[in-house]
Amino acid sequence: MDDGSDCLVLKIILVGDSLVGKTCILQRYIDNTFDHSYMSTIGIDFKVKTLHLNGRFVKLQIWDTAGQERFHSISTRYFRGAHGLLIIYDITNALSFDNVTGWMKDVNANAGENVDRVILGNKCDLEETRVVSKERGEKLAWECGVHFFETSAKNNINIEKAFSALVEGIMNKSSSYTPRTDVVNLKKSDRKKCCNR
Ligand SMILES: Nc1nc2c(ncn2[C@@H]2O[C@H](COP(=O)(O)OP(=O)(O)OP(=O)(O)O)[C@@H](O)[C@H]2O)c(=O)[nH]1
Repeated sequence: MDDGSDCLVLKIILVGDSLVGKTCILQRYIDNTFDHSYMSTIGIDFKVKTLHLNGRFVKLQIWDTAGQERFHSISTRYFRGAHGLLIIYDITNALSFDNVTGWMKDVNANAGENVDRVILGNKCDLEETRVVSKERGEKLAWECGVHFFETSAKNNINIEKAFSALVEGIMNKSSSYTPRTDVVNLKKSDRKKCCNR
């Protein structure tokens, strides 16, 4: 086991509108750094992080997609084969929150309805300019049947927790890990139709 031969690879994808903080969240998680300057992601990028969980190595291949509309078809193409997605909005940008539903639909269409996902309301350090309440985020996540965290890549709030919740959700579906098609359905009875979960 310790020689890495039993290493599991999980494909994780960060999605959401442009400027919500996807690259910064990834940078915080991987390098524990934060950069104030903005450089738009062109197409797609990925980083790798290896965890040791319950006696086995888990390699996270984390894809940072471009939020700009012109890269939309490139980004969604990478959803295929994903084990989990972080769907991110910015608490100071109402449109980025409204667009979470659209991202959910894209995930359903390209990665499947049973793929694990967590919703993140990023930039929670910017309380003075908040326009999306925490309750709205929690309600949407509840309706979609997914975990929810408010995060700050800047102040390192809930970043580690968010990734842990996603990975645990994926791993808990089967102790030995099964392909996506074998993963059990979540209860969907009272979930909103748009989320299809
Ligand atoms: N205050 C604050 N600013 C943040 C936070 N996360 C990101 N930012 C800032 O928001 C801007 C956009 O961040 P990015 O991580 O590049 O956004 P993105 O979602 O990857 O953008 P695209 O590449 O266009 O899809 C940058 O100026 C960051 O410094 C945060 O938690 N708090």
